[in-house]
Amino acid sequence: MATRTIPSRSQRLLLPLGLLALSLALTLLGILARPIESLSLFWPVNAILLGLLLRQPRLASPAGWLAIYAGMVGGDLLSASDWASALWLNACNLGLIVVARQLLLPLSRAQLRLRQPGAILLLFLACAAGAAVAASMASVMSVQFFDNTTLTTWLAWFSEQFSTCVLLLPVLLSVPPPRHWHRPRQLPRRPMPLVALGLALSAALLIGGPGALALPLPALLWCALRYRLFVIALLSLLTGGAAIVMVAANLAHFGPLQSGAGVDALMSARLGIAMLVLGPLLMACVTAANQRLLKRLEHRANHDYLTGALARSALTQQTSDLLERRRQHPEGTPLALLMIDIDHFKAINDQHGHHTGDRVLRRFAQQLQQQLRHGELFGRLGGEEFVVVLPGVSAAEALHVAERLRLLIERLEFPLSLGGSLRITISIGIACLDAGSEHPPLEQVLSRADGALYRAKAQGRNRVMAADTERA
Ligand SMILES: Nc1nc2c(ncn2[C@@H]2O[C@H](COP(=O)(O)OP(=O)(O)OP(=O)(O)O)[C@@H](O)[C@H]2O)c(=O)[nH]1
Repeated sequence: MATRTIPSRSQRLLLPLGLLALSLALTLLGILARPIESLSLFWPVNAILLGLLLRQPRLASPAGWLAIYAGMVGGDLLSASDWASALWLNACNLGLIVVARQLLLPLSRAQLRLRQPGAILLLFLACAAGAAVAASMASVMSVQFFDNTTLTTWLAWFSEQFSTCVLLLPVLLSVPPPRHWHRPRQLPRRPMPLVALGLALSAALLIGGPGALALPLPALLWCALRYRLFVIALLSLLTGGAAIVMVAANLAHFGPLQSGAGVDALMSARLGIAMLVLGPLLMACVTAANQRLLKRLEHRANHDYLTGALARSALTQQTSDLLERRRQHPEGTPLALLMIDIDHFKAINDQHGHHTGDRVLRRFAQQLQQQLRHGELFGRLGGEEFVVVLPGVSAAEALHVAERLRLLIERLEFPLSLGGSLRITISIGIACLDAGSEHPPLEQVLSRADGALYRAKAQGRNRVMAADTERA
């Protein structure tokens, strides 16, 4: 049964306090990015809090909402806003978060982590809807607070809120959990798309004009083919942010910003940038989905569906590869192959049914697999016959390992669905290749192990036989 963590008393107090501090700090950050007498260049508080509430739904308690609103209003008041505008304009900000969150809430966890391409489109729609609501609320009071026409206010709010959400949210939703942060990523190993992106941004700066906004697109698409979604989201944010700053600071000759037409240029650039990043994000998402699918297919093709052990073809291939590597090694390392067969397995099927037989096979394989080290192979040849390949293991060590496996299985209880349990035994035939010894083909190694297994069965089962020495 799924368990729900109930927050402790101190958590119930600390979480809203944390939200209050965060929304206050982010509001002040947005205010710092506000050119005099103008709408802020970036207003990240809405997108960041939206992302946080989507990733941590338990934060969206009544106290949490209140804390967010109080933090926003507090931040605005600290910047010398009056009470009326602070209360109303932050209600607009809250409107965006509420609407976009409501629209995204029905998505599954995988969709919210942007693991399905359709989720990117839904994210864009939710951001657009949230930004439209915030813009509509703000434009109602446009004359009082902005000294602008309703339409100008609406467009300014919508373009800023939509572009900021579209640039920031994918980063927040796709950021890997902290336990994965230590892993080295592909980025440094394949730097060319990143270099291309840097060059494209420089070219955009040099060439200038509205068309320059689209210059980074091919490089971003290339990045999307090579890097993970989170990296693409981050690169899109940086590219989009850089483009917005270029337009706002008129670094790329987009025209004067102070005039009405200038303001329109920034709005238009924001909308264009928001649409521009949709392609790379979608492509990264589709590429990741395809890679996951390929991995699943590969796993299905290479593993036995019932036991999860390597399928016969994959086992043969991987063991042949090990033998080939051994052949190329000047000193030649030892290698042991254990052929394992469950004793009287037919009787289990006959007495307890095929279903119980399947469960026994599954648990047996699970137990065996847990005993193996990295680089050792475990595969199912067919029926109740399995193979373990131990590279670098000598004949004496292989006998020891086989005996340990035999004892483990002999002592194991297999519970029956109708109560009670059963026990099984196994017979093992071993073929060993000593260090620097001959290099027989796989068929010959298998045949030696099979011969030893046959003798183990003939001598009463539940025993280990080695092909070369015939030891038991
Ligand atoms: N439940 C189940 N049974 C299987 C599966 N594959 C093969 N078997 C059964 O495994 C049994 C193997 O029987 P035998 O080859 O006679 O071997 P055994 O009864 O283990 O006897 P020994 O090997 O001589 O000890 C057959 O009854 C097969 O039907 C499977 O995937 N699931």
